Amino acid sequence: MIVQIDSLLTIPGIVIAKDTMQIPVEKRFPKAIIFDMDGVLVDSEPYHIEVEKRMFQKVGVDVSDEEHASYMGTATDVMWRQIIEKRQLSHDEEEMTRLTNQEGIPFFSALEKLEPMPGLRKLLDFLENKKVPMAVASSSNPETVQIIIDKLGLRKYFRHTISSGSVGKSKPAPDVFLHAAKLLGVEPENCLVIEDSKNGIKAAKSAGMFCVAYGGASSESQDQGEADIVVDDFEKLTRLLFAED
Ligand SMILES: O=P(O)(O)OC[C@H]1O[C@@H](O)[C@H](O)[C@@H](O)[C@@H]1O
Repeated sequence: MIVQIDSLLTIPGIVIAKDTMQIPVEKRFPKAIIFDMDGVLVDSEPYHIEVEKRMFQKVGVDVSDEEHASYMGTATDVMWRQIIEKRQLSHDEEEMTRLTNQEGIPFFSALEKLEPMPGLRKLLDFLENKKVPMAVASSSNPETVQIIIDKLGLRKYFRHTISSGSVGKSKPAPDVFLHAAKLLGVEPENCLVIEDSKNGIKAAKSAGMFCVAYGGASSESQDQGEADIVVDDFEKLTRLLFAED
């Protein structure tokens, strides 16, 4: 089911229709919220794309933007497995993953500071005040997750910051979300996930969780149709999550 929030159908200068949908009452006031990292906490997908493009160039594989976008939200080893299989290359998946991390980790470490997505800190403060337990569940490797969370200055909000690399299969498999729910001590059906990628949304839905798709900065290439609701503004999401009516 997909619900567009406050979508304005317009012809230049004239609003034709305004469609404001709500989060179903039973899904408001969630018992726990699990955040995806890249593309939700921070607009970092362009950095991953840059690092991966450098790698494609180094090893001489031609990956179209469309194919590249299909790997968004999944772990680096899963991306390489698919690239290698598709082209029947002799490259070693583990070695390619190691080299990509070797390129990526110093790249992320060298970034001066990262800015959280607009309105995110307000949402996190609000959730913290309401004592809603929060975790991060990412397909990025464990070291990159820690680097990014620290550079964002958001560590204090999250009880757990989890990389799928340390818990089982990567998104689109549900493992990382189920693991996060377990750590938070909340049943999957009572967890709400905020995701941006098609692979991440699939993972959240396979975990049996309510999924909010964040239509933020770098999500244009992603089909978010499997999400329960699409929101492009965290302030709006705060209002919708805690609406009393
Ligand atoms: O699950 P997250 O936080 O969106 O992480 C996604 C990213 O994880 C990385 O490891 C991939 O190489 C990226 O291409 C991918 O988009």
